[in-house]
Amino acid sequence: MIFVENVTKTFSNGKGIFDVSFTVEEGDIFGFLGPNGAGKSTTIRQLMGFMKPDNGKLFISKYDCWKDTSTIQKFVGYLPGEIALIEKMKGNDFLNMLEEMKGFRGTSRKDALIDRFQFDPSVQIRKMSKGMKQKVGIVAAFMHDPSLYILDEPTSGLDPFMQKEFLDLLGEEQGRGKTILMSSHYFPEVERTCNRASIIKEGKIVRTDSMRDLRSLQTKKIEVAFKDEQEACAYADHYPDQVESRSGNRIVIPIKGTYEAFIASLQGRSVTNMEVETQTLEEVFMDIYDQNHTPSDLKGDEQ
Ligand SMILES: Nc1ncnc2c1ncn2[C@@H]1O[C@H](COP(=O)(O)OP(=O)(O)OP(=O)(O)O)[C@@H](O)[C@H]1O
Repeated sequence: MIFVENVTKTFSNGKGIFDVSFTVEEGDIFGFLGPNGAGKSTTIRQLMGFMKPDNGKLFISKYDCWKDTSTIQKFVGYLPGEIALIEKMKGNDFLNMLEEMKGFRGTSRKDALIDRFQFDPSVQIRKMSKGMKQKVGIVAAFMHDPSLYILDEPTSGLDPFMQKEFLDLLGEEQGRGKTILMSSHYFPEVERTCNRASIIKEGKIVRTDSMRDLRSLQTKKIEVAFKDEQEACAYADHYPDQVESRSGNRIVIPIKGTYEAFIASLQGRSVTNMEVETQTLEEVFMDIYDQNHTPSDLKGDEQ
């Protein structure tokens, strides 16, 4: 449904995105994950036709994102990263104006969304908090029941309760066959919500995979307790490259992929207990980043 092919956009300061390619299939919730300044919004703005790529192509269905901008802007539910609302308008006047502009009337869905996100749309936008403005933006993106959503950091500014409500809504929309591209710099959100993701770093795609495949990159640390210390030492001496550490009768072995060799190595040994600790997906992503330079820009990155 979304095709981004070898797209480069270089700003005068040398920043931008470089040879970015990925595809979002119909029915995906696709995560576009990267730290601040990675190039998420630059890519999304080109998808919405606000910016022309220097090189490469962006298509949504059969529409060219640069040439068919007005068609795309009509049917896509778009939530910008920095919402520009008309400050002197009231929330509901602003939403009504968008309805007029887009040529639709969807009052019941709009009202249900306002109810769900619990805000007073009669307040002047100027007097709204950041979170309230974000809610107006969410209603604006969702009220016309589009088949495709492009959402730039959609949970930013929402409290944890509203973030959950929003992520639940995304799940429901996917259940209704909708396609969603959402950018985020917050790993657990993508892990919980998306079925595929691209990781972008310094303007370049580091990896695109299904969440299932990303999960298969998880290292499991298995702590094995042997009958006694002597048995643990014998094992550690026999498999020095596999054993990460030993303490008394316990050893720790990191495993990625299948367990066959590990299980075979325990044959004939007296094991009294085993515990498995699985890397979080966030740690998997950090490993991927590590393989593509030091993630200095990610350290201390919090939502
Ligand atoms: N109009 C512009 N002129 C010059 N540089 C720009 C412009 N827009 C973006 N950049 C730079 O391009 C890089 C990518 O920015 P972008 O806004 O796409 O990142 P992002 O991943 O969306 O980050 P964030 O999570 O902070 O929103 C950054 O280094 C940014 O400073």
